[in-house]
Amino acid sequence: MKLDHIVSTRLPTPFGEFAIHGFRESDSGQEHVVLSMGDLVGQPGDEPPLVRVHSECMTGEVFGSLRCDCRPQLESAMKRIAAVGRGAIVYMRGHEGRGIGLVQKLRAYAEQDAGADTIEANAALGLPIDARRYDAAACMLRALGVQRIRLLTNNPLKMAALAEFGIEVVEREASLTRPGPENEKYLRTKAESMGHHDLGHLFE
Ligand SMILES: Nc1nc2c(ncn2[C@@H]2O[C@H](COP(=O)(O)OP(=O)(O)OP(=O)(O)O)[C@@H](O)[C@H]2O)c(=O)[nH]1
Ligand SMILES: [Zn+2]
Repeated sequence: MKLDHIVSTRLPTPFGEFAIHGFRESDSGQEHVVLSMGDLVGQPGDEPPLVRVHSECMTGEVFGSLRCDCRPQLESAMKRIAAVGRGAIVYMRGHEGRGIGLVQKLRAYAEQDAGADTIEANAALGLPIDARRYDAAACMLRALGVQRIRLLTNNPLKMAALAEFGIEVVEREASLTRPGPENEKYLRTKAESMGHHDLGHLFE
């Protein structure tokens, strides 16, 4: 995987001022961004930075869809990083719909409205349950001088994938949001069929 770091500039947000770093994959031309706050490299003895590797979700993040919890997860990660003054959001474009793409995700939503759960919907369309790759995420972190992280996630596959590409996840911190009537089945499927950590507690 070859990926170029094209630019870094300021990104003021309601949660504080981040730096935003623009990257482009050489082969595919796929672009990604990393938001960072504080000194990611740190001093010897500093604890590793808090990192969220976040998959793009237009419906949730742009339009506020209640079918998932991507926007609250993203905002919560930005707030947590701002609160400690140090960390990064690695924002993965091309991960939309767990890698099947935006319009295929909308087709999966239509299947879900006909009764399927998240997994069954993809299967009914002949699509993979999760096609995301994390090599670009690992490359971007390394380009910013980050080798060891505390990862904000409930997804065990994401931790393993980053480790496989050379990023040491020294600790996992849960990324939990309050379930609502529209995303309860989606969160339950992650807890019960996809092995995501901690989500089960939301339904106790
Ligand atoms: N195929 C499909 N993708 C979905 C659906 N709902 C949300 N997504 C996508 O799922 C991605 C978010 O991934 P999740 O599996 O929810 O969470 P995760 O990133 O694996 O795990 P966490 O780090 O714990 O949040 C986004 O790209 C969404 O577009 C759905 O019903 N079907
Ligand atoms: Zn979403």
